[in-house]
Amino acid sequence: MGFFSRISEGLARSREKFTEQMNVLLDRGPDLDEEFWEGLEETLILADIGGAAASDIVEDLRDKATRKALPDAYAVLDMLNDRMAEAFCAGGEEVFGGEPACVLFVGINGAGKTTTVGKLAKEATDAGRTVLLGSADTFRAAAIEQLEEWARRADVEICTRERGSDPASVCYDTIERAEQKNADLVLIDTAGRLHTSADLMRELEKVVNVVRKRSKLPVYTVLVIDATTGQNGLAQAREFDRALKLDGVIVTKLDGTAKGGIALAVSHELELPVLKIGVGEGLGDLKDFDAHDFARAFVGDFDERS
Ligand SMILES: Nc1nc2c(ncn2[C@@H]2O[C@H](COP(=O)(O)OP(=O)(O)OP(=O)(O)O)[C@@H](O)[C@H]2O)c(=O)[nH]1
Repeated sequence: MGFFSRISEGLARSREKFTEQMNVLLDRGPDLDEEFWEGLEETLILADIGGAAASDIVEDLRDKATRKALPDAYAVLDMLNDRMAEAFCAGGEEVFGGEPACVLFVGINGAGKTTTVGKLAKEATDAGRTVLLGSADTFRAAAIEQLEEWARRADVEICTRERGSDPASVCYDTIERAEQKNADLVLIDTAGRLHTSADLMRELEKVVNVVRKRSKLPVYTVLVIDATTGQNGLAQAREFDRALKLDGVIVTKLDGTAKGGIALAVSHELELPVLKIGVGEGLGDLKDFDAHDFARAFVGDFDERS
C-alpha cells in the first residue's frame, strides 16, 4: 500500500466524522453567510483541532473568501486542506532526520512510548545507523521486557537495570555505553506518568536534566500522545512542555479514533512540530509526518461529497 493510502486509511475514522459534520453544514446550502462561518468553526472544533487553530483557520479563510470573491462554500472548502496544513507548527527535522541524536520519550501511561521506540530502532538500524536503546522505565517490569523484545527484533543493544532502579542511573549507563560504541542514535524510553502528578513530573525533570548535562549528542525530548485521549492531549502537552521544554510530539493510535484533529490542536497551540504519527501496531505503522498529507487525509475530497 502506498504511503498516502496508509495515512489515509489510518485517518479514516477522523475523516468520516469530519465529513458527516461538514455535510450537515453543507445541507443548509453553500451560501457564504454568517451561519456558514460559525458552522465551519464549530465543525473544526468538534473535529478536535482546538479552539485556537479553528478560529485562526476560519478567520484566514474568511479573509481570503472576501479578497478573492469566492462564490460559495465549496470554493472555501477547496482551500481548507492547505490552510489546515499551514496551521501545523513546522520544523523538528533534526530529531529523526539522520543526524546524531539522543532522544527521550515521555508521556502518560500507555501512550505508545515503548512501541514507538521499538519501531524507530528498527527503522534506524535498517537505515544503517548505530542505535542504542535505554530503558529508563524501571517502574513497569513488563516495559523493560517489552523493550528488550523490540531490541532483539531490531538487533540493537539495550541498557537496562532491574525494576525499581533509579531511572537517572540507567540514563548515565546508556550515555556512557553510547559513547563507547559510537552510537549515533540513542533512544531512551521513560516510565509513563500522569501530567498531573507533581512528584512524578519532578522525577522526570531530573532524568531529562541528567541526559541533557551528560550527553555529547544533541538531546531532544519528545512527547508521545495517544490520539484516542482527544482534548486531554492538549493538557498533557501543556504540562509536559512546561516541565521539560519539549522538542516535538509523536501522535499514536490515529487508526483507532475519530479524534485525530488533536495532532493539529497540540502542534498549533503549543508550537510543537509533529515528528511522526502512529497509524497501527505493526512495525511499519509509524510514519513520517507531512502536514499536507495529514490535512488531505483528514479533510477528504469535497468534490466527491457535493
Ligand atoms: N492501534 C495502535 N496501537 C498502538 C499504536 N502505538 C502503540 N499502540 C499500542 O498501544 C499499547 C501501549 O503501547 P506501549 O508502547 O506499551 O505504551 P507505553 O507508553 O510505553 O506505556 P507505559 O510504559 O505504561 O507508559 C500497545 O498495545 C501498543 O501496541 C498505534 O499507532 N496504533
